[in-house]
Amino acid sequence: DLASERAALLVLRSAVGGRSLLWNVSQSTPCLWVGVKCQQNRVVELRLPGMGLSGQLPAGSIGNLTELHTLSLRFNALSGSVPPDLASCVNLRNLYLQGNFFSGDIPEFLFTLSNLIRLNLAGNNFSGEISSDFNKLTRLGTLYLNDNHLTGSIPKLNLNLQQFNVSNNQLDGSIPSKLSNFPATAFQGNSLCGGPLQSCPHKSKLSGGAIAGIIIGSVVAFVLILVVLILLCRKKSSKKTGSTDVAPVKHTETEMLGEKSVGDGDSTSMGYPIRGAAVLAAAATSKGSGDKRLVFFRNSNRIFDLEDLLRASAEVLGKGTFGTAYKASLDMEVERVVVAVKRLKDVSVSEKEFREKIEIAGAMDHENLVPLRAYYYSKDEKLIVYDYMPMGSLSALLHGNRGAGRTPLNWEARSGIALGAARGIAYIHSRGSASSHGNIKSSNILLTKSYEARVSDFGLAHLVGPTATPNRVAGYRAPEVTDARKVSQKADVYSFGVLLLELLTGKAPTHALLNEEGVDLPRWVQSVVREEWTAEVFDLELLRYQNVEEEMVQLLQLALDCAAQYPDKRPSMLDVTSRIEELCRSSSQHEQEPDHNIINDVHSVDSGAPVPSVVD
Ligand SMILES: Nc1ncnc2c1ncn2[C@@H]1O[C@H](COP(=O)(O)OP(=O)(O)OP(=O)(O)O)[C@@H](O)[C@H]1O
Repeated sequence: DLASERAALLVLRSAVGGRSLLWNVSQSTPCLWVGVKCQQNRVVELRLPGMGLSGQLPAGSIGNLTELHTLSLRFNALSGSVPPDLASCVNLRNLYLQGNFFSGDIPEFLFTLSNLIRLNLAGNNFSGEISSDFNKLTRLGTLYLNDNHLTGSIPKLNLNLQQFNVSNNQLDGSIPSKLSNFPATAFQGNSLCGGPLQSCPHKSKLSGGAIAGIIIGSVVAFVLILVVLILLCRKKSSKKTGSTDVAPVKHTETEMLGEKSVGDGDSTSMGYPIRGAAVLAAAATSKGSGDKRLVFFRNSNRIFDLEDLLRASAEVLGKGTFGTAYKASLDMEVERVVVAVKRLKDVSVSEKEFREKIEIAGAMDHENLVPLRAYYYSKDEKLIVYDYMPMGSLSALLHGNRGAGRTPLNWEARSGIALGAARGIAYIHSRGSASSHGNIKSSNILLTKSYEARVSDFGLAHLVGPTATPNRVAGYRAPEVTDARKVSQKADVYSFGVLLLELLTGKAPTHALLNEEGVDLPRWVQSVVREEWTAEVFDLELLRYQNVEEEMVQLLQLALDCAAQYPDKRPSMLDVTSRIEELCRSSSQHEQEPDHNIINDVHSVDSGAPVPSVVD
């Protein structure tokens, strides 16, 4: 009953929180104490994050709170082992113990808590192996074991995990296939292989005879394939005159775009296949198009031309939905010019339509858009030249280098990026009711040296065929969009809402959360907010900023409004921009005091009132 639960809480307080838990013990009910939540006169939640609790959890305290469904003791200085009488809390659904000094094996009794949905043991001193008994927790969706001293291999887990992280332990062996959809960051800092990391070395158990058989078989097959290829090539070259076909671009780290190879797709230079040169050389010699020069937009000066691009050294930046992007460095007479060149694939519109549409995109001019400089069109090649953005994309900033050495992205930077991106998209929408971006996502929000956001890739969705829609845009795509070309302003608003959620939670919508049941970021946030205190969804880096809690919740609300299922329910980008402007104004009025001692800060966010209204 409540009286014995009150007594149990007092045992806890005197053991680990004598000075920091300022509970009014003259009150007969514990339900009014900070961090304690009751339902039907029983304690169901105990949340004491960052309360400066230290020492060992005593037996006979939390174990007596048998109706408990959420226990959060994160970011304290608790040590020793987790007391086994916690096994009595059979209703426990959420257990957050991260950021303490708990040690020993991962406690066995945890595997009897069959209602657990979220378990976070990260940032402790747990050692020993990860037990396959985790499979007994059939409801588990979140499992964080990162930043401990765990050893051995990762067992096969047949769970429907939406969040998983074991980075920075001492694990080895291969990543089980069921977990291989999680990003590399979930595993780094171990000696693991397979899945998103480099593949594991093969161990051969074949006999010498079998190996010899395989080698002979392979050689015969290789010779046969070679003969067929030679025959095919002969046939093809006899049909073609002045071929303009281009070999697909391979991801060499550095490629020469040009030099002596113009018009010679097969030559090599510096030991690399000159694939960039092949691309552009083919472009330069191809028939069927009028102008063979780069077409520059508006007031962009013609400071370089196609030949200069051919000569430039180039680096592959990445492969996207619409093609491959390169960084090209051109040594011009006056200065060194660095540009990003996108080689488009799957262009589905006619030359006339392409030129019309790219001119519309090129005419857009706003401080929050990546300037489009020039384009090149031929039958076989379509290139677009942008300003190169040295700080890379928001996606890389948020999800790259999550380990040591990472610069945390504070609230000021995140809200500023949100505002810049919103302004850029609002500008695109202001160009007419049919004007939309069509591919809003964090890798298309690029950053200047001062972390100002610039939207990239606008207008490209209208040029390509429906095939150019890999799954990775799915996390951002509005539910009503079935054909990637039929984009709309309201669909952009949805994608922008997902982008805001990504900024606030630090989670990539395209990876960990998407499981077979299609749990996407908006739905995940809604479910957490509905059940939990809102603070649980925010990126830990943001929780350092206690004095902007109000604004963070407002931005979360706005993000969920944007990601509404029905387009009519979503605000316009103009509304979105003014709401972000408003909350940036109010947060800049608070003095930003990023206290690097998380322990002192987190609790004031987490111990605020629950905010279920966020999803209403
Ligand atoms: N102008 C640029 N300056 C610097 N980096 C860029 C520039 N344009 C693109 N990139 C980076 O190059 C990589 C590939 O970009 P690309 O736009 O081709 O693909 P994507 O953004 O991953 O997907 P999508 O094609 O759907 O937009 C991304 O990491 C992107 O951030």
